[in-house]
Amino acid sequence: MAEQEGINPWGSKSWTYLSSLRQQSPLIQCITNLVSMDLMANTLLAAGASPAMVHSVREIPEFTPHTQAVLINVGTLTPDWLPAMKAAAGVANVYGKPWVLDPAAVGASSFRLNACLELIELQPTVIRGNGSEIISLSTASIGSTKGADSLHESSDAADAAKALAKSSGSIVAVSGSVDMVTDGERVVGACNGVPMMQKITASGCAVTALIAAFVALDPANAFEATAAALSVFGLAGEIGMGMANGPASLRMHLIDSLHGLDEESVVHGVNIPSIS
Ligand SMILES: Nc1ncnc2c1ncn2[C@@H]1O[C@H](COP(=O)(O)OP(=O)(O)O)[C@@H](O)[C@H]1O
Ligand SMILES: Cc1ncsc1CCOP(=O)(O)O
Ligand SMILES: [Mg+2]
Repeated sequence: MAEQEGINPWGSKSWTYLSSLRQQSPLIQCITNLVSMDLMANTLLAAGASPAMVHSVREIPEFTPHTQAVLINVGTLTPDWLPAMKAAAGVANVYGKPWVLDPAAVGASSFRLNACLELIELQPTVIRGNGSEIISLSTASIGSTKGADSLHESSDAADAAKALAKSSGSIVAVSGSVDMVTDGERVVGACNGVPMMQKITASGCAVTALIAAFVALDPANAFEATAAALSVFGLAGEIGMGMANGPASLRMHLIDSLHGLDEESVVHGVNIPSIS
């Protein structure tokens, strides 16, 4: 990817991902919680991808091979859903497709924690959670919980994220005021977004699906694709916030803004400071 002198390379990189997404429209299989399905599917469509909420274990052997990436989110996990999640991750691995794990509310119970640890054995390409979720996973303990919301800032989870990336081999992303992405060695912080995005339920789930879509385009560079997806989503939130009166209208304007993002806004709006 060409880098112009004086211009933050993340801006043009992010635009390349977004414009490729619009051209290629990858099929993203989402096995996700009942709260997030609508926002997740609309986020993927607005960005240019093609979502499919296909979660029956009976359909996975036929359907998953056609997808370009799989998203697995345990937000409303029950014992009947886990076999489908494991089957989809397994098929993705066999067919060399990336898959992304969202450990939503992993600290809620030992059932959910153990399910996530079993899924991590199946080598997700990326794991994206909030600070509390990444700390729970990294320490394999449930501790105190606020369900799907975070008790921690993303910076509180910096060491946990690095340790989890090293132990799992996955790229780990922690969302918050700064979205942190690490492969265990490299770390970048994506600074786009507005605090009110936390007041839209499933905004975290939606950005994890967008990560799956970006990674589908460039599985060999999942670190870069993850940071770009987080920034692009945050930028859509910033632009949407300019038209919003509260969380409900932000939800609508964020989706509209994601759909309408142009090269100028992305190249100049993506805020991922280079770390020297
Ligand atoms: N304080 C904040 N300032 C700006 N953006 C934020 C802030 N907190 C969360 N976000 C953004 O909101 C989205 C959801 O993140 P988060 O609320 O951490 O996830 P979750 O819903 O899984 O807890 C992400 O795109 C993140 O960057
Ligand atoms: C409220 C809730 N409860 C279980 S899953 C879920 C949605 C959480 O979505 P997010 O973590 O993206 O805010
Ligand atoms: Mg949330």
